[in-house]
Amino acid sequence: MFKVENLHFTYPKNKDETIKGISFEISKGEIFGFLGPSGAGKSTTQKILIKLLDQYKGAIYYNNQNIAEINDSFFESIGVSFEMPIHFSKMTAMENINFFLKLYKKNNDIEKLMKRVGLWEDKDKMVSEYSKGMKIRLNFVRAMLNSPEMLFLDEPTNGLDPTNAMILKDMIKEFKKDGGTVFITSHIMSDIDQLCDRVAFVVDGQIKEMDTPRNLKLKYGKRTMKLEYKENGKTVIEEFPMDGIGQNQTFLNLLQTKDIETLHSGETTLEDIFIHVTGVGLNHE
Ligand SMILES: Nc1ncnc2c1ncn2[C@@H]1O[C@H](COP(=O)(O)OP(=O)(O)OP(=O)(O)O)[C@@H](O)[C@H]1O
Repeated sequence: MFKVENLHFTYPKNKDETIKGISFEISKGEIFGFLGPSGAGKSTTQKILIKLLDQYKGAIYYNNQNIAEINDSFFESIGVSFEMPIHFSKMTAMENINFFLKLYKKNNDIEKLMKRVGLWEDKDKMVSEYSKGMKIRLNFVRAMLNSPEMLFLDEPTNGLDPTNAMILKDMIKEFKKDGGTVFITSHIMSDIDQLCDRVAFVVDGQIKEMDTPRNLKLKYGKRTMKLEYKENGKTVIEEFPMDGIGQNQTFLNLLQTKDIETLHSGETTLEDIFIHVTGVGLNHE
C-alpha cells in the first residue's frame, strides 16, 4: 500500500540532513506506528509522506504509484490529522465540516461520525467555544470526512480523557477492520501497543528498530519468571530463568508449598524498549 525507499531530507535553511535514509513498507489494512524522541524527524517524515514537503531524495509509492507523480486523487484517498488542531474558530463545528467537505468528491456519513465522537449535540457551537479535547475529536472527524483509504495520524489521542481516547482508538481499529491503512505517531506507548501491528523506532533521522510489538517484547524482554509469595507474613520475591522452568525443582517446590501472591514473566513494555532503543526517556506533555 505504501512504500518508502531510502528517504533523505534536508530543510533548505539547515546544513545537516534531518531524514537520513529511511525505508519501510506499510501493507493494506496495517496500522504502522512511528515512534521516536522529540526532534527525531517523525513530523518531517509525515509531512513528506502527505506531500507537504518535497525536494526529498528517495522514492515514495502509494498503491505502486510514485507520490511525486500522483495528482489530486492522492488527497482524495488519504485523511490527515495533525497534533495541533486547526479549525476556523469563528465558525461552528458543522460549518467547518461543510467547508472541508466541499473539497472532496467522496463524503463520509457526518452524522454518524459526529455522534460517534460525541460532538453531534454541540455541532452548532462555535469552535472557539470548544474545549481542547473537543477540537481534537473534531480534527479526527475532519480526517475521516472523505472516507479515506489511508489515515495519517499525529498524536491522535494526546489531550483526550481516557474515555474519549478509547472511543478514538476503537474508531481507528474499526477503520482498519474495514480495510483501512494507518500511519500513526504517538508518545503514548499503551496506545501504540493496543493499536499497532508494527512499529518503527526512529532516532536522529534513522530507523533503529522495526517489528511487531510482540516480537520486540520477546527480543528485549528478560526471559525470566518472577514469583512473589508470602512467608512469615512477609512478601518474598524470587526470579527464575524461563529456560527449563518446568524442570526447575526450586521453582516447582515454591509453587506447591507457598502462598503465591503473583507470578509473571519478565515481559518488557514498549516504554522500556523505547528508552532502550532510543536512549531517551519519553516526554509525557
Ligand atoms: N521548518 C523547519 N525548518 C528547519 N528545521 C526544522 C523545521 N521543522 C523541523 N525542523 C528540525 O528537524 C528536526 C526534526 O523535527 P521533527 O518536527 O520532524 O521532529 P519530531 O520527531 O516530529 O519531534 P516531536 O516529537 O517533538 O514532534 C528537528 O531538529 C527540528 O528542529
